[in-house]
Amino acid sequence: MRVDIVTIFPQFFDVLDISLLGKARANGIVDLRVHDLRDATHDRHRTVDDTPYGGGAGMVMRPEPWGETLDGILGAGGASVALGDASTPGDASTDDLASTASDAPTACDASTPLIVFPSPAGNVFTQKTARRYAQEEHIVFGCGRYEGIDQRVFDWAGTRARVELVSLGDYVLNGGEVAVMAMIEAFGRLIPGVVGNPDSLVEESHEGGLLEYPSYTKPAQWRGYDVPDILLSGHHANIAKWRHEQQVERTKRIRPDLYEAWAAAQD
Ligand SMILES: N#Cc1c(-c2ccc3ccn(Cc4cccnc4)c3c2)n[nH]c1N
Repeated sequence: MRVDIVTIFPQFFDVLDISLLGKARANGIVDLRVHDLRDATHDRHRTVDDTPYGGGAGMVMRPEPWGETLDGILGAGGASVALGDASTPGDASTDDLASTASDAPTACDASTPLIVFPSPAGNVFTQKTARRYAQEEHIVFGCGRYEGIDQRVFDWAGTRARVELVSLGDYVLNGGEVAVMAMIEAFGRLIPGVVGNPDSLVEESHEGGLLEYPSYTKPAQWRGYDVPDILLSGHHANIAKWRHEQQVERTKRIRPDLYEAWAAAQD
């Protein structure tokens, strides 16, 4: 898998070299490339932003550096344009993915790169999104800053590749970098070969729609707290049953929304 990240803070992603992804990069499983948006500016101050048309507070990211940088990543000719419906079912909601694009056609051929722009106005990123991204051959992440990126970048990019606006959640960040870091960790660990023991991925929170069961390790007694006897019984079938019951109880108590969806899927 190839991953490109466009940002004005390229050093932000240096940490990816020490994480699991660092090993995946070294092993050639992931080809990660970070691009400084300012390298596509041509003025003395390397300007990437300007005042918003129509007035208002803050600054907007200029389209030219984005177009030049994305041209370099996608190739001058860019992906073949398979004009299609701009809306593609999201993972957490049914809003269309390029909802910010006016009516620009969207290259919807799965062989074209996927361009992901973190945005407060995006579809919420979920484990389902992470599983989908882990299957992609080439993802480009566009990290906005200031009050966001000129809308025409999304509109134009949608004619060259599949475009998704994705949000980490309903709170406001200062830019897309933290969101991209979280998304890369979430889907990166699902790529075969990145995590040592793939079995460890199966019973995690959100895999299968339930939260994970509580975990314990030695010592058996600690500050007056004992490990549940069932876990010391060696009876694997009973342990598995208890763990599933814990998952259901926890999900119902902590995330009734997830529990309702899970229960409906059991019928
Ligand atoms: N993913 C995600 C996000 C973001 C986010 C993502 C990209 C940018 C680029 C600029 N800002 C600041 C900004 C602030 C307010 C309005 N518009 C823009 C971003 C916030 N905020 N919250 C999330 N869950």
